[in-house]
Amino acid sequence: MRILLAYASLSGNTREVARRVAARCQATGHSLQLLDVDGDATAALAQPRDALLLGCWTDNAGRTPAEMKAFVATLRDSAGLPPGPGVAVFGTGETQWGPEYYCGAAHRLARFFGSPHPVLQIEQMPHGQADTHAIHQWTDTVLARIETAIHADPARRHA
Ligand SMILES: Cc1cc2nc3c(=O)[nH]c(=O)nc-3n(C[C@H](O)[C@H](O)[C@H](O)COP(=O)(O)O)c2cc1C
Repeated sequence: MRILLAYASLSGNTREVARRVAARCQATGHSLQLLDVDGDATAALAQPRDALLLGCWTDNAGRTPAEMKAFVATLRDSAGLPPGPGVAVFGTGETQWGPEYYCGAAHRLARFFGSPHPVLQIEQMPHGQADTHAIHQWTDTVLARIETAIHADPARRHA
């Protein structure tokens, strides 16, 4: 599949998860474009794609950071919002914010897009075998599910 992975990262945690997800996508034979939403998204959004992966840190009390909101608005105004089955979301956060707000932005984004896929949550910077396993398993799972959705309904391409 042709995948756009767009992420927002203030201090590098989500960037590291994004890089690991990107590496897994490429290792399993997919075409991957990695975009920091703080930059110019024009060229990336002009490319056709089958899947959109979104990675986001969480701002104050479960909020979506401004740079990710701006990217979503640009996406809506350029290509239009993709169908939910073509979108999967991951995030980093801190459990000390409590279960209601932990990785809240990732959950808000998943709800906004109507993504039916599981949300990957990583506590701060990924480390250790457990996080590596979780990242690989999430990536493999959501890509398989998105491919199934595309085959079931080819009109769902261009996430
Ligand atoms: C002002 C501020 C507010 C935060 N609020 C939350 C929050 O509500 N929920 C959460 O899970 N993490 C929260 N965090 C923690 C960050 O989301 C977390 O450290 C994340 O891994 C940062 O990712 P980044 O390094 O990609 O920027 C907050 C961090 C900051 C600086």
